[in-house]
Amino acid sequence: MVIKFIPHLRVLSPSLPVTGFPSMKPGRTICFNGSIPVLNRVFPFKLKFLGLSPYFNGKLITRSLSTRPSRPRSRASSEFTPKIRGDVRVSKSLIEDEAELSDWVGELRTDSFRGRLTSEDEELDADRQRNRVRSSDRKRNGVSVKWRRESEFDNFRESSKRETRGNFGDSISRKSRFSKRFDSELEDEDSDDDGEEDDESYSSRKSRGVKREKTKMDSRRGKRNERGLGSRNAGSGRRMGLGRKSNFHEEEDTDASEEEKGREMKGLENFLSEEDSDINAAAEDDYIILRKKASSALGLEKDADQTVTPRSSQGKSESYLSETRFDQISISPLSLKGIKDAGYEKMTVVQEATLPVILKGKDVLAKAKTGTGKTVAFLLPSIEIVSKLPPVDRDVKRPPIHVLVICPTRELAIQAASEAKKLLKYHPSIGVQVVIGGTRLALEQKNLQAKPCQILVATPGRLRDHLENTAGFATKLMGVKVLVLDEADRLLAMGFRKDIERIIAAVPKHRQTLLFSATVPDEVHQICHIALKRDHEFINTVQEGTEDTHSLVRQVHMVAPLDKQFSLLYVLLKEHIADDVDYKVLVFCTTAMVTKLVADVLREMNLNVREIHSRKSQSYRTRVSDEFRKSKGLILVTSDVSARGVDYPDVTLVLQVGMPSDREQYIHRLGRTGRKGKEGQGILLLAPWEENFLSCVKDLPITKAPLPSLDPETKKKVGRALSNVEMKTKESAYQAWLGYYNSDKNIGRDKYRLVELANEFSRSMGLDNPPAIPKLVLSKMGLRNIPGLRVR
Ligand SMILES: Nc1ncnc2c1ncn2[C@@H]1O[C@H](COP(=O)(O)OP(=O)(O)OP(=O)(O)O)[C@@H](O)[C@H]1O
Repeated sequence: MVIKFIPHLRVLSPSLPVTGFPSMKPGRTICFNGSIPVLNRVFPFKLKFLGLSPYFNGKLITRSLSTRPSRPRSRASSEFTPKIRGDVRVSKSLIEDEAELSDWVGELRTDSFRGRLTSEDEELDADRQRNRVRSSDRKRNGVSVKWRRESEFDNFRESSKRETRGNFGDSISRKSRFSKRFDSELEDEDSDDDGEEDDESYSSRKSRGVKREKTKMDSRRGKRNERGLGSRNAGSGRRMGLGRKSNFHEEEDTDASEEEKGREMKGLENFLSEEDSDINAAAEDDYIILRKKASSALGLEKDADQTVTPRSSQGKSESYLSETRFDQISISPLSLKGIKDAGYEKMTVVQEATLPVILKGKDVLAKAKTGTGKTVAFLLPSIEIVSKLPPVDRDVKRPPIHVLVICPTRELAIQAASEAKKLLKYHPSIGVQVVIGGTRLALEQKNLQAKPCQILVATPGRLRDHLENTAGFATKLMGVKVLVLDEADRLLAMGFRKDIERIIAAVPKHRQTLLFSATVPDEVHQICHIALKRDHEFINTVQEGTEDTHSLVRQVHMVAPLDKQFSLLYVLLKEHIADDVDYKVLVFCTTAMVTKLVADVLREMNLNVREIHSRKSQSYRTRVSDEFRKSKGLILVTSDVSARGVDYPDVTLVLQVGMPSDREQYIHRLGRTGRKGKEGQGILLLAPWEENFLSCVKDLPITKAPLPSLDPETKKKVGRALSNVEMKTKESAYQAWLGYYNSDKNIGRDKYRLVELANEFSRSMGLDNPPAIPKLVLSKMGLRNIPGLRVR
């Protein structure tokens, strides 16, 4: 039996008294539209968005982009190839585009080391320490939740009020006192709790944990089973992301074409060596309630007998905003100005919950629904921490990087750096830079050398590349005080694990680590010790008993054979477009090459389509991503490079074609709509043999929708479009499709059946004979000599 050491866990109180500021509820307009048959059948309640703040000016962007042919990724272009520098391995056109990107990235920095004003957080911190009431105040409710009545947050805000009245000058000595205490607090932490810890020390720690926690865990397990949580997860281990040794998708953005190529080849081997993870269910029950105000902020209300009822279930929407304004808390005036300029007034629930804990120096694992402001939640305190560090001497040859943010995709890294830039507007001495794959390493090296970079946002592969190839980079990383893993569950999954372990080994042991995601499967609790200290806090803002998805996002699934799916996709899109003139749709496909195929087909059918996936150059991806962000009336066909974190405002529909790789990916893809408390729609289109996937998401409110009828004209139109798509695209899509489903535990198990299904897919593309596949590829996939395959 594997017994996991239990960290401090926290959950926002669903039932403590609601006091304080009047809630700021967004205005809400409900608009029924009965004119469109299919979508209204699918989404009978056509709620329009809650109006919070307009994101864009409503202009229909008609600029067409040049879609350059996708660049084949060669071994030589791999960013994992340490000896070959980026400037050698990119094409001329790409270099030009990269210069554009580099200009943009260059704009992210600030230019001088001047000016430094801080708040007096060290006193505030001491106040919080003194006032903190610990386990004496805890009690349990009916679902095994430990309560902390004394609100840490109340103290924090009380102190903040004093702070904001205080004098922000004379801060240098306070700053250094703060940093000293900050450092020593970190030193006090259990020293073996870091990424360099080996298995042996982890085992011994686990056994210590057993002694301390065993009795509790046994009783928790009982309670957990009683309330139906014993199943651990709605889906099998296969579906839980972390259980997979590797995902066999081209588009998982590891910043390494080498690795991508490897995954294309290795689906089967990886599947065979998949870990069978044993999940310790007990940990989840060790909740500690953080503070009272969250109950209000989370949209919770108490009835007379103290039972908590979510407002959403009372017919109202849940709010992602808390009751607390940024100007009520202790952050530096410079950050406050940046926040104001960014248009943020109230903190979101996750920001309110995590900020005081992070500023106290604790490691944090935070879970909050998609689109609820997690980026600011980790950036703002990180900036505060940097702003309080003593200024670095201009003569220092390799100025330290203080905050390192890791994101799983390039788009997400660019977005996080852009958010940081907004918050840093009035911090002229703090620079942020981004290092991501697909751009010139040499250019990044030059920027790192020449411009301030206290905050670095990176994708894992490129960061490793810098560690191996950029002179002095390792020294700069030794200055890291805060390490952030955004989309932590993804980064800790097998596809990224080696890179992350290498990165953790390269930053100081005595640092603060922040893990954020909208999904925290049980396996993350099991393995987060590689990054987090043992006494880290788990802050969960998803209230007990509610789904990980937003209640205002209507979710349906449809089941249709492959030969109907192109037509169905077209009809569903047409219906949506007719229904909503401001449509903005994301169509998720299983692999990069299938994404290209679907985009080509829809384009041939005169829909306004863009595509984004790992086979496109980074400059193209950045351009398309920016265009989609600003546009209405556009469909973005995408692989999973857009699944996580990307903040496209006002997406009206997320359509997933084919089953996602796991439950988490479904939630993150769906989370591109319904952001910031708005309404959205999600359709999952499955083939009959993919229906098993639904068992992984059975706790989510996904209803089955009837299929819209397909007229012969549509079928003809689709047939014509398919015949216009290049043969090469179909061949690549077929091979990628085969690889994707081969890596699926259920479908890939029966190779004969797999090939039959692949050939059904081939026929759905209008091909009489399946495309031939190179022998080597087939043998890597474990598919040699399977009848129905054509070899070349
Ligand atoms: N306090 C705030 N008030 C209003 N808007 C905010 C606030 N904080 C962040 N936002 C905005 O909310 C949107 C969503 O934020 P963000 O992308 O950080 O969400 P997220 O929780 O990280 O989502 P995901 O799980 O998809 O990564 C962004 O447009 C961001 O600018």
